[in-house]
Amino acid sequence: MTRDDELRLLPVYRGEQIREAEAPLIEAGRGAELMRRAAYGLADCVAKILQRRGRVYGATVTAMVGSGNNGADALYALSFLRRRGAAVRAVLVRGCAHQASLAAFQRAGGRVVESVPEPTEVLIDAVVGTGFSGDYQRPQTPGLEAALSTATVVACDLPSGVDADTGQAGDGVISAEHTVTFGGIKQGLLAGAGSHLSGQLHTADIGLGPHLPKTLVRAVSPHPAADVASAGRGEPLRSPASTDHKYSRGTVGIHAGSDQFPGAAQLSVGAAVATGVGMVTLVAPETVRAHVVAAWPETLGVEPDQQGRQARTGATVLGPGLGNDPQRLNEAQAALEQCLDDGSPCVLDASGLQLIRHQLHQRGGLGHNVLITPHLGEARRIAGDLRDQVLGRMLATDGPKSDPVEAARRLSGSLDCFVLLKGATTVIAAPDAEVLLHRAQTHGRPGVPGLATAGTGDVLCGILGALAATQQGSWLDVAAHAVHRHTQAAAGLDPRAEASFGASALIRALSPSAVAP
Ligand SMILES: NC(=O)C1=CN([C@@H]2O[C@H](COP(=O)(O)OP(=O)(O)OC[C@H]3O[C@@H](n4cnc5c(N)ncnc54)[C@H](O)[C@@H]3O)[C@@H](O)[C@H]2O)[C@@H](O)CC1
Ligand SMILES: Nc1ncnc2c1ncn2[C@@H]1O[C@H](COP(=O)(O)OP(=O)(O)O)[C@@H](O)[C@H]1O
Repeated sequence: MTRDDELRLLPVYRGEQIREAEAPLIEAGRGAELMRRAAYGLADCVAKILQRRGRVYGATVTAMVGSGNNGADALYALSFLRRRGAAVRAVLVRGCAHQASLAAFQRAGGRVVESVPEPTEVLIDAVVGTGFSGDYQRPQTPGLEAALSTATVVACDLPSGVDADTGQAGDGVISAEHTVTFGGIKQGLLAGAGSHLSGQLHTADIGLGPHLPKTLVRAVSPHPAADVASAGRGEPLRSPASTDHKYSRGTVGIHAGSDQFPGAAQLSVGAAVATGVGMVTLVAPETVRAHVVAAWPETLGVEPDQQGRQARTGATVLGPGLGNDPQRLNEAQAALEQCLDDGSPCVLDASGLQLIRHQLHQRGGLGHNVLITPHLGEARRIAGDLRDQVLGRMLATDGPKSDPVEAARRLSGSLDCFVLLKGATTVIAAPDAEVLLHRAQTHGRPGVPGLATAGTGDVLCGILGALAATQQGSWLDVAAHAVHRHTQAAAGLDPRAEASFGASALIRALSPSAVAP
């Protein structure tokens, strides 16, 4: 991925939207065809896994099969695999199964078993798909736990027990290494717990395309060969022109750092410099500026009480490491007022999020030039300021109403600004209800755990500021590029996901030529 590359945007659906798209086809008597295509997609993925592990012929594939269509998909998939020589077994978790698929499975030579055989090379989880409701209990099948430590787990449509919309999941859900999802990516595979449990995602085209609704939720994918025909392209990043000078290229002003947290300023400024921008101005007290300018001499330092006399910067970042010093917060408040008046892009992060309360009081909201970047804990505090208990419940990590996608959207609507809700999946929400989901992943697998370290949010702020200063697009595009670049830098530093780096190393990874402090 070069820095000029576009991001692929893949449509993401709620379970109900997929079901509604299927309905006319089922009514037209094409249900079996849908199921056959789904089963073929699942079998194809399993066969490729078996080939990587050794060979398909003679390998044992066992499916945990429920009583609905999800189980039926797996039984048909096993029938395909049987024809390629695999030994296929099915555990009927509910004691019964979709009749036609069970008959096909048995005709093909598959065996119904009471325990998971040893060895099972691939275990297919097909107990329940989009028809899931209520609580999920992991089947107590003999041999299952042993198989989980050796077999590759492939979820059929979605890991059984994951809510297709919110990604909520109970303790019993089996974590998949791969999920083959049918018709379109379900939101629950990228949100909440579902994002960790779904593993590598594969989409099987079952012919729903023309029937799928236009969706406001899309996933940011770095893969040019995204296996979804309906993948769209994000706005590409603009490279500087040969005629640009530092002001036309874009300038960013960063209000960051305090005696308590000088490092946050260093990280944000370093990240902006490494991302590439015409000029970075740091507004901070002398003690902070001295450290930062020593590390990044290209930075212009400005004393906070002189900020009004400086030329306005194109974009402004307010918050990293400001702490609770009332004077610093007042200075940031003045800078925010100016951005709200002139409409220039502004990022509110960390302590800067405390400024929201005042603006709500003054103006009833922020504005579409503002992006707020809370993590879950900060978002809960904002929900408290808004006295919005429904939002508070959506932001609970594992409560029954937990729903990060809707939460970001609701917050964006309430504050009338863009929201970037940070986490392993970052949710970027626009006031018009559009949402982009960015799941942090390494080689297609969920997880860039090294980002869970202090200061990585400050680095993200610097990237956001630099991109906002140099790019023309809406916050949705700019934020998606920034989050992607942040995650790519981390995944590149830590390809084995061992979480063995600190936030300042991310700056080096953003731009190999940047001289890190
Ligand atoms: N509708 C269609 O034509 C298609 C559906 N497809 C598959 O069908 C699935 C949906 O099928 P269904 O609507 O039959 O539903 P599922 O097969 O997902 O689930 C329904 C079954 O799960 C049980 N169940 C529900 N909640 C449960 C819980 N909490 N614990 C344990 N069991 C529970 C129900 O009793 C019912 O037997 C999709 O996920 C997909 O795999 C695909 O075959 C493509 C075509
Ligand atoms: N487990 C994780 N996997 C992927 N990304 C993560 C994970 N934990 C945190 N992050 C990312 O790291 C950054 C942390 O930001 P933040 O919590 O504001 O850190 P700080 O305030 O210490 O700089 C965010 O971009 C977030 O999305």
